[in-house]
Amino acid sequence: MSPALALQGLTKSFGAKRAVDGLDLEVRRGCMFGLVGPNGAGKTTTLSMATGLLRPDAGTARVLDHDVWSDPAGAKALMGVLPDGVRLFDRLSGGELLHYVGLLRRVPPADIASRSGDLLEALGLTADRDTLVVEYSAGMTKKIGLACALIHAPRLLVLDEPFEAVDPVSGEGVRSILRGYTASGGTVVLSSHVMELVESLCDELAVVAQGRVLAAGTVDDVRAGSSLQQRFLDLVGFQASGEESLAWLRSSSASS
Ligand SMILES: Nc1ncnc2c1ncn2[C@@H]1O[C@H](COP(=O)(O)OP(=O)(O)OP(=O)(O)O)[C@@H](O)[C@H]1O
Repeated sequence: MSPALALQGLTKSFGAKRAVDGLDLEVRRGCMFGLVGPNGAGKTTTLSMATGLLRPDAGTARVLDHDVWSDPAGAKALMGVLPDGVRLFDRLSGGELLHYVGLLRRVPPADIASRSGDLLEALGLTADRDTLVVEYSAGMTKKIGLACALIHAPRLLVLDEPFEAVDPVSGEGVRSILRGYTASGGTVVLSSHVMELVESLCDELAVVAQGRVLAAGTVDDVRAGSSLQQRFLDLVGFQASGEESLAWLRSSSASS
């Protein structure tokens, strides 16, 4: 059975900066997969190339055996995407936006109505369905973006930082939606900086730095007996700054 997502040799440079450097990754169907890495590691660039938002310089991305770049319509029909810094039609209300995205995704109108109700309820947005998206908080915007990614019942969900700005109660709602989704055969690829979240939610993960995969596998394989946080720091090479660093910031060294 073909994987839900297969990336091979993905490469992207911005000028002299190689953001993604021959990256290979395979995500099996039904998996909750975490992509972690330090700031600037290439996560967003990778996910953008994997979902047809950014053309790679080299390499391929396949979604359930559809090539994202030679068969974009076939691949995109199977995917729900929550991009980083998503720009939504924010002069629509949350309910209108979901309806609009549902129509774009060719969901029958009766299904759009029932699915919208379910999604708004599950994400705690029912009371705000008639509020314009421009008036939503950052967390509410993230949640309506997630609802838009789900409305057509995709087989693969690609989520860039889905928990960023989402409060703990809503976060639990999002986890429960994602767990139910993978339990029924859907596949989730999500990026996050929060190791505890990836450790508790994901089945497998990849640690990326400087556009390359440093480690990949099940959570247990990657953490190798340590905590994921510690393993991540070991892999990306964290070094505590010395005594003299930022000395001027310490109040004890201030003259008044
Ligand atoms: N449009 C762009 N133009 C120029 N450089 C870019 C562009 N997009 C990304 N980069 C560079 O590519 C590298 C990878 O960026 P990317 O946004 O993919 O990292 P990331 O892992 O998602 O980071 P973060 O965790 O901070 O969101 C960075 O060095 C970034 O400065």
